[in-house]
Amino acid sequence: MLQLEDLTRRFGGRAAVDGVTLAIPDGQMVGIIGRSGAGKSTLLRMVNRLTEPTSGRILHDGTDVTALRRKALRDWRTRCAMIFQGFNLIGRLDVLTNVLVGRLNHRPGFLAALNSLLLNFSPAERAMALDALDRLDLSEQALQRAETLSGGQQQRVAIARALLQEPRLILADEPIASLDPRNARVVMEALRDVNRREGLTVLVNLHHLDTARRYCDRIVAMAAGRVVFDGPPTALTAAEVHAIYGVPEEALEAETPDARPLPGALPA
Ligand SMILES: Nc1ncnc2c1ncn2[C@@H]1O[C@H](COP(=O)(O)OP(=O)(O)OP(=O)(O)O)[C@@H](O)[C@H]1O
Repeated sequence: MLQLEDLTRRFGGRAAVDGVTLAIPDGQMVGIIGRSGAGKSTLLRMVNRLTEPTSGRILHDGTDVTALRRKALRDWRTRCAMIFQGFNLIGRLDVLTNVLVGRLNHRPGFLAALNSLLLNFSPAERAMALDALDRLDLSEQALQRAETLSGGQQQRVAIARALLQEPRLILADEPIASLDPRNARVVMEALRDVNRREGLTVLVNLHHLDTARRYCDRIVAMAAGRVVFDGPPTALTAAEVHAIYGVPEEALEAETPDARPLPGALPA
């Protein structure tokens, strides 16, 4: 269970996140929505302490994450893998090596640096990486340079790399913002699959309301740093959407990932 207690982050005089309290059970897929500047990224980045809270607490299974230092903090960051909008792969390296980079978090700093220079991974680690690529339907691309893949494939490589960290949580900060609808859909399905099969908690920031509705168990909406809605997708009524975004849903950009079946996909 991940608990955020009265979590606040100020930048100068302004609160980017303002007194957020949430309890997230293991294995839940939570979509965080809201207008630009609502505080979604800041909230996510506080969970793995990329951004330090100004006040409040983060607890995971009773451990005070906000108090962790040095090795304990590095271990926590390994346990909550982050996925970014821009994939953050090393374009000139092949896909398999990019995935193996996820293992480096499991080593002490010096060994990680040395091993990354030598790209030195054990057969067991390579098998783990190939397995992750296979699960994300990327086996055929394993030896291709990462920069030659489509955006959707690159984001799936980033998910495979995250899995190599053996995380408990996945924090995905607008993972589909730079993808076309079809690739967005493939990536959201991959995240959902990881959530279901591994029982990993997934917190995902999304601009697209329909995507949050379709893939998430729970939707948390933020406005001006505060939680203004927290519930299942079915409870997100037109009136709620209007209150969150300040405009009716019809006025929001058309943004839904393509609902058509993928080529070769079996009918539902
Ligand atoms: N490092 C920073 N320094 C100063 N202000 C910041 C910093 N990071 C975020 N902010 C401010 O905090 C507020 C919340 O930003 P945040 O990026 O968390 O929102 P968001 O909901 O993720 O927005 P978007 O959907 O556009 O990414 C904004 O007003 C932003 O300008």
